[in-house]
Amino acid sequence: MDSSASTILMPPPLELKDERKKGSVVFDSSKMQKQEKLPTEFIWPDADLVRAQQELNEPLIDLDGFFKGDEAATAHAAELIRMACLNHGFFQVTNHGVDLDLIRAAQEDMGAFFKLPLSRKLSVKKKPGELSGYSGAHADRYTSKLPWKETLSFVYCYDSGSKPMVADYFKTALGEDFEQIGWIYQKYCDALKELSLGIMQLLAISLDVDSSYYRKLFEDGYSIMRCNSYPPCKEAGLVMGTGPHCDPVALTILHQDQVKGLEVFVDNKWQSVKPRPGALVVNIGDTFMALSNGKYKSCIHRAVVNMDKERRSLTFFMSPKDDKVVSPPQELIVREGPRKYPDFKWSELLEFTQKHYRPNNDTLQSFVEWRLSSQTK
Ligand SMILES: C=C1C[C@]23C[C@H]1CC[C@H]2[C@]1(C)CCC[C@@](C)(C(=O)O)[C@H]1[C@@H]3C(=O)O
Ligand SMILES: O=C(O)CCC(=O)C(=O)O
Ligand SMILES: [Fe+2]
Repeated sequence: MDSSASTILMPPPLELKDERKKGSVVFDSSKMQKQEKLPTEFIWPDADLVRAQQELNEPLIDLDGFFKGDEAATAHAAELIRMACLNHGFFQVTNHGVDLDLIRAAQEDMGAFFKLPLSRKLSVKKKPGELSGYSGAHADRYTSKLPWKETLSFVYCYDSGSKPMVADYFKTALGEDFEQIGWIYQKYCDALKELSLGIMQLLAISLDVDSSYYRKLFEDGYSIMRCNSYPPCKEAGLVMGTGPHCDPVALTILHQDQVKGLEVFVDNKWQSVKPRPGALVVNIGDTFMALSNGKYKSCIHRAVVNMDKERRSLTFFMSPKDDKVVSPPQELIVREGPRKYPDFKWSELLEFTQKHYRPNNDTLQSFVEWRLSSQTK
């Protein structure tokens, strides 16, 4: 990522005024669960802790007909996507072309990493400004409202061709004993790439624009792939696994285990996303909201924690190449009216979320205003 933006000053996010130091908390999941007193850094404001009382009514979309080129099935899938994206941006897909045994292996193999001793996990600790590596509660990035989770992130480039960059990452970073697992995630990312590009075609069809417009934008893009582990917590009602936010990326494809936890804020209330074995949860992010000129909604969501059971999820965050300009198709502007957001490069929004602003429910608008103020200085 370009470091020049780091010279642009901006008012520090609230937590930076806090006298506590970043990195003063070590999230050792094996010990945290036994701890008598919950460190205050993990306690969230009451306003964030309201529980979900119902399930989201998102569509379950069968992609079989779309992948077989059936026009009626494609039109039906696009219509279901349109209705969901006009409302909350979440839907689930089946017959998505990703082998169910591969999904099961990818979901289960997370345990081999998260069960490692903390010292081994810290040996691949995510460095500031890098996208790959291990993070414990983002304790080196934030000083309050720490998420009750461990994550392992790695990058998958859509145009990496025959170079197995994910398998290489696992073998290089974690050694021979993770080589086989690395190939599971390599194959998983290969499959999710095809699915994500197919969904980009369906999104274009749903917006009645050139069906290849978005697909072309992402063919040389990349994904930030992330394994999430949310350890159980006795005070589950006071902590948050992943706080309320909109994903800054274009599209997120998530697989969750059978422990409920993903919730979406729709019609002024939190609604839980039902785990469906073999289905994949899809949501559009801020970058696609901009690509749809604000017609489709990137929606606030969060992950809550369970008192007794660990919850794990796999998130595939689809992004355009860093220097790609995020701009909606002209035919949408002509038809739907004035631009809602200025053109921007994905690398600028990513840098904003990594160096200057903690993603929340207003990240894109805050980014647009921050960039404008930086340019007028
Ligand atoms: C571009 C990204 C930043 C985050 C990972 C990807 C897409 C989702 C973002 C995130 C998960 C939104 C909630 C806050 C966050 C800090 C987290 O909890 O991990 C975000 C990710 C990040 O900045 O690492
Ligand atoms: O783990 C989950 O269910 C959701 C996590 C999430 O929203 C994210 O990492 O962006
Ligand atoms: Fe998210």
